[in-house]
Amino acid sequence: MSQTYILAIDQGTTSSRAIVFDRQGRIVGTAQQEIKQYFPKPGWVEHDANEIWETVSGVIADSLSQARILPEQIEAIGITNQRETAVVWDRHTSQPIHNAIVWQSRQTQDICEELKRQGHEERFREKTGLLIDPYFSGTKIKWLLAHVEGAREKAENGDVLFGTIDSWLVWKLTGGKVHVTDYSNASRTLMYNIHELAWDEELLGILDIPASMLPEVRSSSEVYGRTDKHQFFGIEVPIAGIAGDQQAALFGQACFDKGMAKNTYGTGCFMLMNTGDELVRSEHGLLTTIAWGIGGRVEYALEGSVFVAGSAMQWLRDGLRMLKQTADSEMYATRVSSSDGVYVVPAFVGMGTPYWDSEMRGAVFGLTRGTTKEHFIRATLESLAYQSKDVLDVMALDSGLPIKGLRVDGGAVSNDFLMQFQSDLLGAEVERPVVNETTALGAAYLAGLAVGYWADKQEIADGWELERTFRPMMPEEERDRKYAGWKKAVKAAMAFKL
Ligand SMILES: Nc1ncnc2c1ncn2[C@@H]1O[C@H](COP(=O)(O)OP(=O)(O)O)[C@@H](O)[C@H]1O
Ligand SMILES: O=P(O)(O)OC[C@H](O)CO
Repeated sequence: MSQTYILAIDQGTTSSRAIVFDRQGRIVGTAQQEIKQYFPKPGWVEHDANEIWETVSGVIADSLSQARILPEQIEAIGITNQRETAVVWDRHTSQPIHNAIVWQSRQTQDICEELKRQGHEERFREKTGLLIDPYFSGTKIKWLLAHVEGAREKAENGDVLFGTIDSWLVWKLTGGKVHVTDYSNASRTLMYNIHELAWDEELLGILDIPASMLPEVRSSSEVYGRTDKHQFFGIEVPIAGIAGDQQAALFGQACFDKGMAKNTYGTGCFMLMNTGDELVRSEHGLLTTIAWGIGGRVEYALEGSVFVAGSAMQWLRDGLRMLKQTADSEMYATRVSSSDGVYVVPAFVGMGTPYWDSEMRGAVFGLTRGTTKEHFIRATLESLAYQSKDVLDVMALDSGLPIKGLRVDGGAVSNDFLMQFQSDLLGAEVERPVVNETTALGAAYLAGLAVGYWADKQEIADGWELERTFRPMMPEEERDRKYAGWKKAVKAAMAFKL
């Protein structure tokens, strides 16, 4: 029999990707298409769900032809997705009733303020592990039902369905037969009780969302259905894995033991720590979320978010025109031996964990007549590591678990200077894997486990391949002095409000 593969679909905020993996977890084919961003009003972000489906369809075909394999050689499909983004569609026509409302969108700010005024914050936090914030899906659905003509009535009659992007893609791939999501995605909706593992009637009541719209919540690794012949090259392939992208990356990094953590350095940074069976409540602004559910067992994670990370490099490139390409940041940073006391606080949209201050803005401290472009770039790069240390420190505090080193992925981890500085700052090892596409790999693993392509998590953990370990080299005293400077800079930036 010819060799078989697993296809991972990674539907992200800026693009749709499909990647074909072999049994060694190596990439044999890949394709990517950008998706259009709609900004109907300041702070609003929307996507066209039909375009999302078309790009996904397109990259599936392209990835197979790039891999030079036949659709019959795909044993199973795994899906991973930008989380929280909400789609509502007509169950009879499969047409979305409106653009998808993206996780970044602030259009439900007023709804959130009202819910807080009514004193619901603690109830939501206790049951869902989340904060009342426009980030999560629940208030986005409420907004759609209120603003799209006829939507509320259709919802009451059971004619429309809600889904995060994973649900929407499964619905399309199965030709409108299967309406499901997995634990990890459900745990980002603000409607799912992460203790009882059920949609929460009380919260649905508060949000006024009919339960009939909601997908069935299934495990992250099982066969949910098969592709419809008309949607997938005339054949029926099992769709066998689903996870939100940050949880999928945790899985792809084989962070299977309590205390293991990964940090993804993309546009922002998302750090997740596996807390096993334990549902840890944060006292320092972390979210409690479901990592995955497999074989009847759900595992939890603590999550911290940094809003501006790699995008600070894009700012140096596009805004300040200090760089031709973001990768040049490393060359400039290593031309000087330190940032010479300069601190850049890239709070362009406020700051997330652990500060949660949406009104603060960016700031630069410590400039002298001797400050050069090299110092400035180095200080901006260092801000990614400082922010990540802020998150990791509160994770250690909240979880009570010792940090067993940090596994890293995402676009900016190719920057060796940044990785070394991160390790210096944490006083811990930073591990970079061979395969950087850990999100897609995680989805592939989840699907592959369900169909027996991989035997178990142990096989996956054994297959995790280290590319390079960065070990702390900076004297402790120097590290503490630098980090104390960062804390002062953040404090001063917070104090400055016009
Ligand atoms: N060598 C580098 N040094 C620093 N930042 C980098 C480097 N290469 C890419 N980046 C940053 O990484 C980000 C892209 O990473 P990626 O994981 O593709 O992000 P996303 O999935 O959020 O789109 C960009 O913001 C870019 O500025
Ligand atoms: O699409 P990404 O990679 O920016 O990830 C988005 C996150 O899932 C949002 O919570």
